[in-house]
Parts: sequence; structure tokens; C-alpha cells
Amino acid sequence: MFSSMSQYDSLKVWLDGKMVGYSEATVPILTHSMQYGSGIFEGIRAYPLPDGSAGIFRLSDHMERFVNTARIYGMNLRYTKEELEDAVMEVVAANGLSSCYIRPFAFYNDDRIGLSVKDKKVSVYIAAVPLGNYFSDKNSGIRCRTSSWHRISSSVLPVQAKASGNYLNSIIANSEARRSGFDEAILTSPEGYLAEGPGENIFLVKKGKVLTPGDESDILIGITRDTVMTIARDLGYEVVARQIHREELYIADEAFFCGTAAEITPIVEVDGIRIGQGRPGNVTSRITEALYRAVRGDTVHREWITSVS
Ligand SMILES: CCC[C@H](NCc1c(COP(=O)(O)O)cnc(C)c1O)C(=O)O
Repeated sequence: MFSSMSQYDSLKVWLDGKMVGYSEATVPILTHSMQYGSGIFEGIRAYPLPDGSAGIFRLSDHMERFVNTARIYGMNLRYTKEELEDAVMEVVAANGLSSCYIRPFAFYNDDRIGLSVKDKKVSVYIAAVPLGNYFSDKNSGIRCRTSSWHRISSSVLPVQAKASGNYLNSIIANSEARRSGFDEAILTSPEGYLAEGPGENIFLVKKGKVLTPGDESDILIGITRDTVMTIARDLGYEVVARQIHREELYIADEAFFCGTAAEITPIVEVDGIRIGQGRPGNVTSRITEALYRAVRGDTVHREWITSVS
């Protein structure tokens, strides 16, 4: 028998418009999205603000991507972006979490066998859970390997949609990296250009310039990536989004992942080759400090913060 106990049992979840206890939010085991990876989701962080309230970071941008992902897959969410933003705020408030990771999820809540999604009910839930560092050795930097699996191509699946099925590509790459003794994978395109991590976007620093794969790359257009590009420009760095050859990783002065869960995680080694000094670089540290201030609402970008008390 599966254990019904979970570390989240005390939490409340928003499910199809109602707040329910975590252990009541269950679905039949033959549910379509459990069988075929047809769910869609978001990952959002809230950080404690000086007044003790929770500051949800770039809520509107995340929920816009969520509704866009549903649109790409033709899923009828039955809720507007604004209604879902209110629901996110309700979940954070109901759980009294000033610092948390928020997971909106939409899925085909129907357990009839078969791939077709026609006439299948779409359910939406929103959970908020405590989350610390995504990588345990985040501060000292992580060791990565380029994956033997390429990033999914937008000719195969919509890479700008945050859909569960995309994460099989992420999982197989991350598993290969971990099995071979590394902390994370770095995925490239079939042509050998840099793409991103399994759950993160990637940046390089070279001669003071901040580089990241361009929007035309097969990557999820990350919200933290956009934040980092804005912060880097605010700090006076030239930011270049372009196609990046894999080998540019090996000669970079600095490299780092960014994402809602990963925040900014320095990369100090790739495929056994030390990046820069083999420790987090100065540009990475300056951007990290500025992000730390931004998510706590004490910089010019107050529009990024939605406060929930
Ligand atoms: C398991 C997925 C976790 C999720 N990954 C986010 C993510 C990012 C960064 O996007 P953003 O900055 O908008 O978060 C980039 N690329 C991929 C494939 C991602 O899954 C996260 O919450 O960070």
C-alpha cells in the first residue's frame, strides 16, 4: 500500500475554486495527466518582505505563461489569469507562508483510458510549500556535465510551454548527470549550441559581458532569466542573448544557472573543466546580491512584487 502520510498534510490547497486539505486533494490513479504527462504547471517563489508579509515574485508574468501554456495545448482552464492570480494569493495567505514555492497545476481530470483529451474535464490546483535551496551546494557552486541527450526541439514539442511531458527530457538528462557524479546536466541543441539546464536557464560571463542563449534557442523563456538580464543591465553590464557554442562554456570566466527554484546557482566546473577560478565569480555574486534585494522588494523594481499579508 502507498503511504498516505505526506510532509505536506498540514497544508491547504486551492483545487477548482475551493480550499481543501492537502490529503483530500487526490485524483484517481488512472487520471489522464498521470498516465501521459499532459499536465501544465508553473513554479513561483514568495519571499519574506520587511513588513513580514509574503512577496510573490513576478506573479503576473508566471500566470501569463501558465495561461499561454494552456492556450498552446488547447486546455480550457475555466479561470481567467486574474482569477488564478487571486487564487495564488489565497493559497499563500491560507497557509501563512511568507517564504514558499508555489505550484499551480492544470490537468485532465478524467480516468477514461485513451489519449484523446476531447471533452475531458480540466482541473486546476495551486499548492504552496516551504522550499529552501534547490541545490544544496548552491553557494559554493555546482559541477555539471553536458548531457548525451539533446534539449527537445520546438519542432517536436512546444519548448516555451511549461508542460509536464517536457520534463521527461529534463529528468533523463538530470539522472544521467547524477549517475555520473555531477550535480546537474547542461543540455545542448542537436546542432551543438547551448540550450539550458533541465530546470534552469544558463548564463556565461566573458570579458565582462553577460551572455545567455537567445529567445530563438529551444529553451523555456525563463522569468528569472529576464530578471537577471534586467539586473545585469542595471548594474552596467552588456547583456548579449545569442546562439552560444558549447565550447564557449569551457573558456567562460564565469557561468551560472538561474530559475525560480535554482535562483542563481554558480557553475564552477563543466565536463571536468574548471570554469574561471573554479569558484563563484564576481559578476555572478553582484547579480546574485542584486536579485536577493529585488525579491525582497527593496529596489527600483517594485512592480515585480505582489504582497500578501
Ligand atoms: C522542475 C521545474 C522547476 C522550475 N524550472 C524553471 C525552468 C527555467 C527557469 O524558468 P523561470 O525563471 O521562469 O523559473 C528554465 N528552463 C526550464 C526547463 C525550467 O523548468 C522552477 O520553478 O525553477
